Amino acid sequence: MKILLFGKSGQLGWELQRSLAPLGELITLDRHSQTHCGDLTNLAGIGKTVQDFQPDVIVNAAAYTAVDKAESETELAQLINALAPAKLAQAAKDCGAWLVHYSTDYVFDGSGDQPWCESDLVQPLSVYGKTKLDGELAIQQSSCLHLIFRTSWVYAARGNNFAKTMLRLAQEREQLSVINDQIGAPTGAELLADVTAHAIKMAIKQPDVSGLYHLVADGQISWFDYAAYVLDFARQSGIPLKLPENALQAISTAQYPTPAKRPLNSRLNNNKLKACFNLNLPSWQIGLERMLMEIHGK
Ligand SMILES: NC(=O)C1=CN([C@@H]2O[C@H](COP(=O)(O)OP(=O)(O)OC[C@H]3O[C@@H](n4cnc5c(N)ncnc54)[C@H](OP(=O)(O)O)[C@@H]3O)[C@@H](O)[C@H]2O)C=CC1
Ligand SMILES: Cc1cn([C@H]2C[C@H](O)[C@@H](COP(=O)(O)OP(=O)(O)O[C@H]3O[C@@H](C)C(=O)[C@@H](O)[C@H]3O)O2)c(=O)[nH]c1=O
Ligand SMILES: [Mg+2]
Repeated sequence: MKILLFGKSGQLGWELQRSLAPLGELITLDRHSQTHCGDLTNLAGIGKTVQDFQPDVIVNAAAYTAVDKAESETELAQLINALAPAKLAQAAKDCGAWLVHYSTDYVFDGSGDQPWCESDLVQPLSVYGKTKLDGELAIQQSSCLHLIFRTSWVYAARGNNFAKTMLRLAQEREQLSVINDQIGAPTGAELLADVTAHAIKMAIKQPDVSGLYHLVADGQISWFDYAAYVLDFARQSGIPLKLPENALQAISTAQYPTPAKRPLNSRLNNNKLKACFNLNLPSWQIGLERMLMEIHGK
């Protein structure tokens, strides 16, 4: 099997380099790759890359993920998150390849308190969410064989994420306020990459699994409780923090204005994925503790 990975240097791309390697011949690209185009703003270039390699599977881990910045860089976000996946889907269709792609909880409006299912109404609140939804739709409309995994709140030892931001801010500041009314599941890039490898192995033998799946760690938490968990773990690990104990302040979304609006209810229901791929999804604490131990050098 020949696998072509775009976005090899992001949180998820880095873990996919590890998890996809045993499946076959793996070619990995990022936007800086010299020999072949891995820059998603170059639609003709990525089309040619796929044509040249004739892969069995294309995995796209590249995306425009700066949620607030997307509000003012709409065209660039649309190009990377919607037009490029559309191009990859067309190229996949042309060579009979599978396209594996990732999307987000931010396609939902965050109403209610139940975990969202794949069939629920999508209604993004932000430019990022809208461009990611457009990417999903373009892939589905291309009718290429595809796996789209919607996930949430991704973290990894390598790269930037909320957990690492909280650690940094708590080392720099004596005050820190975090939103307590947005609820979701922190999901490790390791888990996403491992599930992706498992799903690809199954999909190539069973094309009827082609479709959209929610894929998050088990459980749910607010950003505030997530931050508290990360900082407690750091204190227990002997990491010196400037932020005094009990100084982390819970605030509401209304008290933390941002350019992009984010969903209050980011819970995703994993049942379809678990049933179709015969998988168990571990709780968010398991992967998070591994990541924290790794970055604290324990
Ligand atoms: N991070 C999160 O919390 C969540 C992510 N997702 C989705 O999961 C997937 C993986 O995200 P994650 O790994 O966390 O994100 P990262 O931001 O860590 O990685 C995205 C990668 O895409 C690259 N990229 C950006 N623009 C281009 C371009 N024009 N051409 C090629 N590569 C480009 C970035 O490169 P560079 O660093 O050079 O800009 C970066 O390496 C994405 O589809 C994302 O939308 C879904 C839910 C939550
Ligand atoms: C830094 C900071 C953030 N927050 C809030 C803002 C926001 O609601 C929440 C998380 O902040 P972030 O900047 O990490 O949020 P954000 O970048 O929007 O995270 C999202 O990224 C994209 C790519 C996704 O697809 C989503 O699943 C989600 O992970 O915490 C605070 O309350 N206090 C703070 O000091
Ligand atoms: Mg962010």
